[in-house]
Amino acid sequence: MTERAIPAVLSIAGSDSGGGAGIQADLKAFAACGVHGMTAITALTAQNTVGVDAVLAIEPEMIVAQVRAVARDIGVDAVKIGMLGTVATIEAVATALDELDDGTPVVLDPVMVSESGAPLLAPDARTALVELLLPRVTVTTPNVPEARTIVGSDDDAPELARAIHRLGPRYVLVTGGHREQATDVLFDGETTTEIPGERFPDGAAHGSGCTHSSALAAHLALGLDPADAARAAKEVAARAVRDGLREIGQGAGPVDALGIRAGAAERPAAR
Ligand SMILES: Nc1ncnc2c1ncn2[C@@H]1O[C@H](COP(=O)(O)OP(=O)(O)OP(=O)(O)O)[C@@H](O)[C@H]1O
Ligand SMILES: Cc1ncc(COP(=O)(O)O)c(N)n1
Repeated sequence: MTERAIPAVLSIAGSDSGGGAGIQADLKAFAACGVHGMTAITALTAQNTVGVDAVLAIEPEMIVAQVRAVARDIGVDAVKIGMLGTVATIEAVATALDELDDGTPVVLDPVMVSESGAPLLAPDARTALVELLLPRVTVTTPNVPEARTIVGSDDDAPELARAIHRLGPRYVLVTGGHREQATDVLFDGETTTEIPGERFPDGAAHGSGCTHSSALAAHLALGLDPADAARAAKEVAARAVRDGLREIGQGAGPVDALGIRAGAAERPAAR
């Protein structure tokens, strides 16, 4: 929570050269939510809407340096964590989190596979993610396949949320993009809350999880409690999927959190 009118929110995540997911989606979501966005890049991906051609992990010291630089000068009102990739990156992020003020809300989106099917977390890094990061985050936002991988079961969202809560995060929010009704499920250790919303089957969903977890971190920084922040994030993500830019690329188009299409329609024709 912050006293300032415009909170500053940090994304620790990978870069998607196609502009659909990762830090590019995070910065758009932060802007859409009215907060200042900052970044600590964990990996560069050479990526488009159909696949990931190459991944370059950023040196652990450089990841910590990015976090220190923004924390020292600007301050961090909330953190969103996305693509991590390797054990060394996870260790660096754990070190960096230790240096932030106690009580800084942290949202962890346990990114494992891209919408186009490319692996974004090494199999041997799953244990590090569970042991080093899950116990220290405010909210984790797995989708159903990610939650099943973490738990090692085929259960549905409510059971998965309860099982992941036992691993240490204060809240678990299983996202519904892969469920029939697109309902998100929040568990706080006692109560399970369903967060329903219209499903948009014809939307474009590349970057939906990144947009959702960033909007959640933004609303925590704005002072909402986790349940209200989860409802606000669901609205931002669902709208971004509904308005998604299906015409961008040959694969799954990027979400549109900023109303780019609506803005383009209002602009006078350039020629
Ligand atoms: N087709 C859809 N219609 C409405 N809401 C959606 C749709 N797809 C995803 N959402 C919403 O977007 C948010 C992100 O959920 P999702 O489960 O897609 O995350 P994800 O699978 O991690 O995303 P990504 O594949 O981009 O990492 C959730 O709030 C979810 O309910
Ligand atoms: C750098 C980066 N971070 C996250 C995702 C996941 O997003 P999606 O599942 O929509 O492809 C991605 N593709 N690339």
